Amino acid sequence: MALPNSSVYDCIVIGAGIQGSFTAYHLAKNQKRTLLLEQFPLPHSRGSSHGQTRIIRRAYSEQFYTSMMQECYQLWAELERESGIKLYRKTGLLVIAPPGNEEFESICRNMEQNKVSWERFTREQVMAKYPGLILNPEDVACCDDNGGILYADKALRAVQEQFQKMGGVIQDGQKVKHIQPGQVVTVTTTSDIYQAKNIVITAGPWAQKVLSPLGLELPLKTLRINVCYWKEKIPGRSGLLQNFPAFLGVNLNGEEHEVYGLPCQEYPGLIKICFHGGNEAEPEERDLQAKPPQIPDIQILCNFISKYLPGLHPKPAVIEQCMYTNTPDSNFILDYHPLHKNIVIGSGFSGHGFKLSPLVGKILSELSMGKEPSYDLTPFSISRFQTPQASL
Ligand SMILES: Cc1cc2nc3c(=O)[nH]c(=O)nc-3n(C[C@H](O)[C@H](O)[C@H](O)COP(=O)(O)OP(=O)(O)OC[C@H]3O[C@@H](n4cnc5c(N)ncnc54)[C@H](O)[C@@H]3O)c2cc1C
Ligand SMILES: O=C(O)[C@@H]1CCCC=N1
Repeated sequence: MALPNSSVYDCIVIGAGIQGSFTAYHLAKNQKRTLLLEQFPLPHSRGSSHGQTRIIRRAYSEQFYTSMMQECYQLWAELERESGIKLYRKTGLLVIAPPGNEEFESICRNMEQNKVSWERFTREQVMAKYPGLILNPEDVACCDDNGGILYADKALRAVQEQFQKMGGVIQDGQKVKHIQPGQVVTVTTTSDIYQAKNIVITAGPWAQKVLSPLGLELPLKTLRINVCYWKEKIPGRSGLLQNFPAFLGVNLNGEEHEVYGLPCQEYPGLIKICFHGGNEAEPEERDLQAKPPQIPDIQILCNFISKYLPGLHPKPAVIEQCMYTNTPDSNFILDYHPLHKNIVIGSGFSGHGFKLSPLVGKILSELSMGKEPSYDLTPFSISRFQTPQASL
């Protein structure tokens, strides 16, 4: 084991998923000497940020996300300019729901109040615009015109490269084993010891494992997500591959959960359609499927496909795995450690944090630099939970 590095970093960020990588990027933009630590050799597919695509949208039922997404679009465009890489494709984001659905109505209200470019569609308009998509006669729909997809793997690589270009240091293949809080925080990994004035913990599904020894228990649940890709019954026939939007189905088919889909991208000829949820699993045991699933996510998807997208085979052609880290209210955690002001936590992204990551990174960097955060962080505070806190 090496001796502690004599130079003390301004900040060490633990976890090089999309949230930690954007945090490190904003710190480096602010001339902070920053180290980004990652347990796996990069790139990897063990956490929450891998894969080729994610949905971007302002269509949210919570006004704070709709409002924050305005700046996110600007920050994504800034990263595109800096890296010279296209990261966003506008496809429109279609929201479909049963009539009288409260979440749907809040989404429409929010888009209107926040001056988002959007429109309501009749069932006939949806089916004419997107051949192959069959709505129930009473379903309602609207479109967030600038919704679309983000190229996730490319975005992660781009933000890490820009961070390094600004002088930031990445050490991958080093798992953080111990954090010693103090005015200067000492971080011990599997192969080295580092020191910093501040640390930010963005450990995704491993967050609780990193936080427990620091006396903090958060109500986080880690879920295994089945990422499903679907094939046309007759290649080229369904009409779905030509002009398919990103979509969000809210409480369709009498289900309490959401389903969402993205146009064909990662596998030619296959469309990605997923269940927004999953079964609890330890991140280390993600691929073992030890217990029978409590939520029949794939069956729910098969039922949805049969009804709404009958041109697709109602059995997935490919299933891959990813992880969510959920809070009870599905809102993020962006806050200081209650006992240590120089330890900042970004966690609980609850399966919808990718699109917001440029701003999450900016906010976490502001907290770490002791600046006033640019947004009201009340919805993201640790104090909203009844959290038992050990005093260490
Ligand atoms: C299938 C799926 C679909 C999604 N769809 C969307 C979408 O359409 N739109 C959207 O906006 N969001 C979406 N999300 C959510 C989004 O991808 C996540 O919110 C986001 O990737 C979370 O990033 P993270 O950095 O918090 O976590 P992660 O990517 O998991 O990063 C955490 C990192 O910390 C590292 N780490 C952990 N412990 C240690 C340690 N002790 N030492 C060193 N390193 C450590 C891990 O190895 C990991 O690399 C989706 C997520 C999934 C899984
Ligand atoms: O965050 C998103 O937009 C997607 C779609 C809805 C469910 C989760 N992720």
